[in-house]
Amino acid sequence: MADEQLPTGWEKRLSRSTGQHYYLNVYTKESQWDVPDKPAEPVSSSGPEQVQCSHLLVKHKDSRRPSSWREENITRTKDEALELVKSYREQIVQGKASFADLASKYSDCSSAKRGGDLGSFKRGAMQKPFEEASFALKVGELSEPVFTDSGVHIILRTV
Ligand SMILES: O=C(O)CN(Cc1ccccc1)C(=O)c1nc(-c2ccccc2)[nH]c1C(=O)O
Repeated sequence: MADEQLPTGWEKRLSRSTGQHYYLNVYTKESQWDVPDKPAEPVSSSGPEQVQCSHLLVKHKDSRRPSSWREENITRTKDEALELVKSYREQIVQGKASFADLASKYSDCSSAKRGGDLGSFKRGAMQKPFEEASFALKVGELSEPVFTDSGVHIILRTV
């Protein structure tokens, strides 16, 4: 297919490593070898490449490191940690407290000092349950409780 006939949103590129032509989606920067036969999708079908999230972590006695800036020796049970996380989530959902306020007071993660903000991260950076929950969230959405080796979390996707 001659260049001028490419569907909207595609560019023909030459692979330096193979000498073959490939096709670049100018919106998502995703590429493919096959000649495109329809306009490029403006959003990636595989979800965002990175997300920015805040979290509130409540550790328990079986956490991988049952210690934090809040409490040197954490003895609560996993069930007690879950009840706490659910109560914080309820306060946030009911608008009785902000995520950042509760995270800064009650999160057992060092990110508490930043209102729970973890910054942006790509897949592969976090423990798998945390990653899967984070990348499943829409911007502004608050997760249900998430369990990792670190403890019990609620996650807010911010970007
Ligand atoms: O799991 C461990 O062996 C120790 N960790 C890991 C860790 C320790 C310090 C800073 C960041 C991560 C934690 O327990 C931990 N995990 C997190 C965490 C987990 C998931 C997403 C983001 C942070 N924060 C902490 C923390 O103390 O501050």
